Amino acid sequence: MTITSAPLIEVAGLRKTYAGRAVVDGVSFGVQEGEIFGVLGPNGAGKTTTVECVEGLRTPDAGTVRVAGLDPVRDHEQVTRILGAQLQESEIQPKLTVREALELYASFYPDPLDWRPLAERLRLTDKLGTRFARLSGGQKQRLFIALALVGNPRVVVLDELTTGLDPRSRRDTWQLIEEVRDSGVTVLLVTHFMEEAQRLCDRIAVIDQGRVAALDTPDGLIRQAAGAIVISFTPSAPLDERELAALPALASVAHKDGRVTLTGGEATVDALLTLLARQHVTAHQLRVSDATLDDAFLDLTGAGQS
Ligand SMILES: Nc1ncnc2c1ncn2[C@@H]1O[C@H](COP(=O)(O)OP(=O)(O)OP(=O)(O)O)[C@@H](O)[C@H]1O
Repeated sequence: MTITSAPLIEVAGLRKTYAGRAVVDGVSFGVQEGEIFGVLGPNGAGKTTTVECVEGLRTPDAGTVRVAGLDPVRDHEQVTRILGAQLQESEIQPKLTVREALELYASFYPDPLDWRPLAERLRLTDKLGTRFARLSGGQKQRLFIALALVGNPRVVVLDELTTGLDPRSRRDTWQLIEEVRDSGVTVLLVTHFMEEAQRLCDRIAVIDQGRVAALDTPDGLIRQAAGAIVISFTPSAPLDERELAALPALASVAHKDGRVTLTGGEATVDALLTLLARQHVTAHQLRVSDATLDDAFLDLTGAGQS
């Protein structure tokens, strides 16, 4: 993606402290109009605090946040007109029907979308008369997306959108988010699901302990990680540990149930094959695959080291 215009969301040197502890500590990133930008990180990394500062729900202790040039705290009214936030379950009256909720939230905005086609797109039409409390988890999530979009926002913030959904509903939701992006809405997505981030996001900021550990496209993050290739096999005879450890571009070695798993680069694969041939060892069930975002995440955040 070529970046030419000023970012729609700009976060610079953001800091937020609770009881003297900085939970967000100098976070900076820019979100371009029209992209799905992921904020990915382990539990407690500071993701929600960061996006709540973008939404104007929390006041930063230091740094600046701008949404279309506006300050989300000072210009809160204006920002809520261009930024759609995903509601929490507690914020919706359980007795409201889907139709009532859509009408109510549409009435808050000067230029709302027609909620009927929106409900249709989110497969809520046959649930319009159903009370919120009686919706399934997936239906509630779809309603949350509809309510975040009904104000016709330029940017939508979705936090842990697919947590608690079954795999089918999760995939349906991913497709929806892509449709939302394709309709021109910028998406700021908080997640701790790697597959979700890898599939959906144009770019990702990996947040770890309140800081940006890496910021790149999903493929770029994988390339940045030390072990871009994963090799696993069951050797016909034990291998010399020192020779394994000396393989070029090697990032890690693990042994489990007789299987050896290595991460590294192209040079690791070539040298391993030479080593196996020299030692007359056969590699049973040899699998060589590209690392996933999961592998890169563990490498970038150190979450895999214990
Ligand atoms: N209002 C608050 N008062 C005190 N501490 C808070 C408050 N809100 C968040 N924290 C702490 O700040 C840290 C970051 O929380 P935050 O919710 O931003 O993380 P997160 O990355 O979204 O985590 P998760 O994936 O678990 O939701 C956590 O240690 C949390 O306990």
